[in-house]
Amino acid sequence: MKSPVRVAVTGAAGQIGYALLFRIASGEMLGKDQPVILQLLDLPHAQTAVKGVMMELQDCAFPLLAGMFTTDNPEEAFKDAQVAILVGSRPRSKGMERADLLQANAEIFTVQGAALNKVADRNVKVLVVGNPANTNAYIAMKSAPDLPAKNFTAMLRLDHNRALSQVAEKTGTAVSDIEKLCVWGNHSPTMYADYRFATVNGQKVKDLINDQDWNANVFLPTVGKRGAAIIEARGLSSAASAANAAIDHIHDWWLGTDGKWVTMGIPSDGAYGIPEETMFGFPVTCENGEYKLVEGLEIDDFSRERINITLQELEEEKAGVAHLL
Ligand SMILES: NC(=O)c1ccc[n+]([C@@H]2O[C@H](COP(=O)([O-])OP(=O)(O)OC[C@H]3O[C@@H](n4cnc5c(N)ncnc54)[C@H](O)[C@@H]3O)[C@@H](O)[C@H]2O)c1
Ligand SMILES: O=C(O)C[C@H](O)C(=O)O
Repeated sequence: MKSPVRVAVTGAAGQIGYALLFRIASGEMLGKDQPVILQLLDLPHAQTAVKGVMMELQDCAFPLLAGMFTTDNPEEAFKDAQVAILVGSRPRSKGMERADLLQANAEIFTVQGAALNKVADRNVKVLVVGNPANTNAYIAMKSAPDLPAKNFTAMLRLDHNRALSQVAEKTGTAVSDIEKLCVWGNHSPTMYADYRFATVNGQKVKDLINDQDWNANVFLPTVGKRGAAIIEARGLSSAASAANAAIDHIHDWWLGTDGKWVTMGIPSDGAYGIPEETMFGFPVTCENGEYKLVEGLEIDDFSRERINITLQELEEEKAGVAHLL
């Protein structure tokens, strides 16, 4: 039996938390032979609700759930954590712009970054889900100077999965057969979902679609505005699909992708003209618990324009929180 992995999850009483915790405990994230200890964080007023979720987790009798606790203290929640999924923050509500969220949530991530810096396992894999996810991940990374910057990532996987499904529908193919798709930039409507390199059963997706008008005017807006469409329809932001993307992100980082491309928000090393440390969605592959940037892709004029738009938005978000760092 492997020794348990400590997984910290913040915002445990929230709707993503509810869709996430049971799947972590059942082994879908780190493998069906990997016990886990859940270290849950939420605000003081949410502790009773988290205890209710823990009662349900207990009632599932998951063989891999080796322990769990809840706390409102980040330094307790992140103690020795090997995986930290930072979900807890204020979600966007109907009519609210993401920029409005920036200030409200930025302070949370300075505190949590500092706590991770102090108490987490030195190899902790951090995934920021709470919006604005890229900038929150950047803030957490900058607030944790003693941890390697590469340990901090932002969730672009939901965008990646949304793009996969749209391409599969358009081409009449199975999502599982599509390879080499990626999403560049910010987890926001400015993201650039890119199928120029994608293949399906060896055929080029670009040739199968062969419709730049669909790309620019249907595909990109559909993927980019999907979060808002879900809020409009549900009255609440996406939760099950977001939890699923978080599972996918950590699963692949932990267990590898067998050479397949996935999208992760990672601190830039300067590649593709993205300034160093910018938390940016890039195509990566994962192996031996590390992600690796897919390098050397050609960036055409249309792509450069789209990448510049999403980069500019990230630079503005970064400038908006500079006084906190
Ligand atoms: N990156 C993505 O793809 C993606 C997708 C969907 C949602 N989101 C974001 O995820 C976040 C959570 O969404 P949700 O629907 O679960 O929201 P929710 O309101 O249902 O739950 C949020 C939880 O976080 C808790 N919380 C707030 N501040 C906290 C803090 N400082 N420490 C610990 N916990 C805290 C709240 O008490 C609540 O229980 C939102 O910011 C949302 O916009 C991101
Ligand atoms: O768009 C939002 O505010 C929610 C989330 O980030 C999403 O993409 O569904």
